[in-house]
Amino acid sequence: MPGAAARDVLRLAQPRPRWFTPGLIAGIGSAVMAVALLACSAWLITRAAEMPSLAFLGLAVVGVRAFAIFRSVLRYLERLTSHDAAFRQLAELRLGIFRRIVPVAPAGLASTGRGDLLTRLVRDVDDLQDLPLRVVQPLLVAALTALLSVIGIWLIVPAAGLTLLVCLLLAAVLGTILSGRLAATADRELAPLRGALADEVLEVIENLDVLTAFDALSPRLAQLARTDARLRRATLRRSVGVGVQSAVVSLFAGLATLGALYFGIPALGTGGGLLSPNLLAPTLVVAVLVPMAVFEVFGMIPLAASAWRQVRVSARRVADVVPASPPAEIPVDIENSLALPEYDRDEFVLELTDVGAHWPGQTEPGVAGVSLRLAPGDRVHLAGPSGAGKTTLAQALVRFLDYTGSYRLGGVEARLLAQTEVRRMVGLCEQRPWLFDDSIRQNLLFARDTATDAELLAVLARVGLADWAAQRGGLNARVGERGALVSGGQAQRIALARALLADFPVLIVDEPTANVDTAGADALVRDILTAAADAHRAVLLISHTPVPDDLITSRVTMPFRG
Ligand SMILES: Nc1ncnc2c1ncn2[C@@H]1O[C@H](COP(=O)(O)OP(=O)(O)OP(=O)(O)O)[C@@H](O)[C@H]1O
Repeated sequence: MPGAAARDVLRLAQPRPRWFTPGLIAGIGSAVMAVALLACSAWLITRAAEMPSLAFLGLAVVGVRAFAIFRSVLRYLERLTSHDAAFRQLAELRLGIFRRIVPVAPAGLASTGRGDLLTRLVRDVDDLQDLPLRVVQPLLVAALTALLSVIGIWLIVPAAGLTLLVCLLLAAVLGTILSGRLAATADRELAPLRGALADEVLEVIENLDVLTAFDALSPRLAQLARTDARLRRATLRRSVGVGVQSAVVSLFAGLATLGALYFGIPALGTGGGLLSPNLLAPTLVVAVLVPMAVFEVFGMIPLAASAWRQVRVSARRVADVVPASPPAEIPVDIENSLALPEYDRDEFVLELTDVGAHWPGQTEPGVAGVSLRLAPGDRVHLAGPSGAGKTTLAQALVRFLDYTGSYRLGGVEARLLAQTEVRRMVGLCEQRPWLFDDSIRQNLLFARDTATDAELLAVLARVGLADWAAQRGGLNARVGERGALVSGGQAQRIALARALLADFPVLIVDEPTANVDTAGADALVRDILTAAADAHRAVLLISHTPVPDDLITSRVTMPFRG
């Protein structure tokens, strides 16, 4: 059985009864019409062969037409309404999942590969729509149609009805067991293999330069080919399972037909069931042929078992990345979280006392025992050896990670404030700033969408990008995927420009010189501190690069943590 979190995802995937029931009713109606059409046609053809007066056949002729028309109309309605319900639910499911992801991201998602994460959120979530379409609805339609047909045949030739029942049960049980034996592992492997393949493809593409430089591309491509081959084999095994299921269903359809002949022929002219005490040839033909139509509908049951296995794995994979409640290390807004009371920007102070933070799943804290104070106009250089916890501290200050100790903003404890409120006050320029594959304009505008072009150009000039932007053709120049068309230093300057546009009272700049050479690093640090310096803003610069005294107001050095 799936765990509680996966069950929760499955509940989210099943459309509410109001949306689901019309499709179910139309599906049952369409399947019953298909069986009735075959029964009526069989009776009509056999009876017509006896050449009775046309008056005897009129009702059956009308019946054949009516059943054929209703079958098609109901089938159309079934498709329309059941898919509509599944798609509506899918939209809700995606929204529900994104709502759950938001509090966990970014720190809580760091341990899942990006390709796999994408596959889970796109492909696995898509697969969840199979729950109503390929599991719940087919099971209900097939079970009900089979039951009605068994009763119908039992009323014509009781022994044939019982044979049909036994054949249906055996087909369901054996088909499911056999396909389980052949394809259960493949059904369960498919989704994780798709995720692994996406992860590997993404990794090879993103790291092509490194892999080529170290002549390590061939082993990676070979690994990729192996994963691809495993995925192909799993898909093939699944198809074999489906094929065997169909064979089992066809076999029992034949046996049910033979059973109807075996029990029906001796009963001809004498003892039929309640419906036909005097069993005639046309009625017997109905009992003989109806199983064919029933098995066509019933063939969905073993397929539903296979779909269920896949849906279950997908639900588990989605649940793994979107826990119903985030891990303890990820902050959650408290009930009735506060908005910051009116504050005077000239007196807005950030104060840390003995602050620590953990990454999800880690027993040792990523940072511990930090105390510092940032007031407007302060420019503090935070230094410390690699691994001391500087980035971890920055993540805690913007509330991507929860903290221990005391972290006060404008005199209010940060955990009492809504996270959005904290992020309105404290901005972060990350070590690897995220640039969208769009124009410079769009990369700036999302920090303040009311900014005019003149304001955007002014802020670019402030961060030292005026000439570069002009050379590139102005604000419409593109920056490439994740900033592929700009240098590390330029990416940092664009990130700073948008932070300046957002005008945070407290700005944290994390290792801006990580991807810049020494000469460029000095200039970048100087430009950043000069551009960000403002009597109304506090700046915390995290940097390995030495910073001249005239650019900062104080220094904090974090100790080495072994
Ligand atoms: N996403 C993460 N998940 C788990 N642990 C992490 C994660 N990021 C950092 N850590 C751990 O937290 C500790 C502090 O790392 P952090 O990156 O904050 O150090 P840092 O001082 O910023 O180092 P550097 O100067 O090299 O950037 C390290 O032990 C690191 O392994």
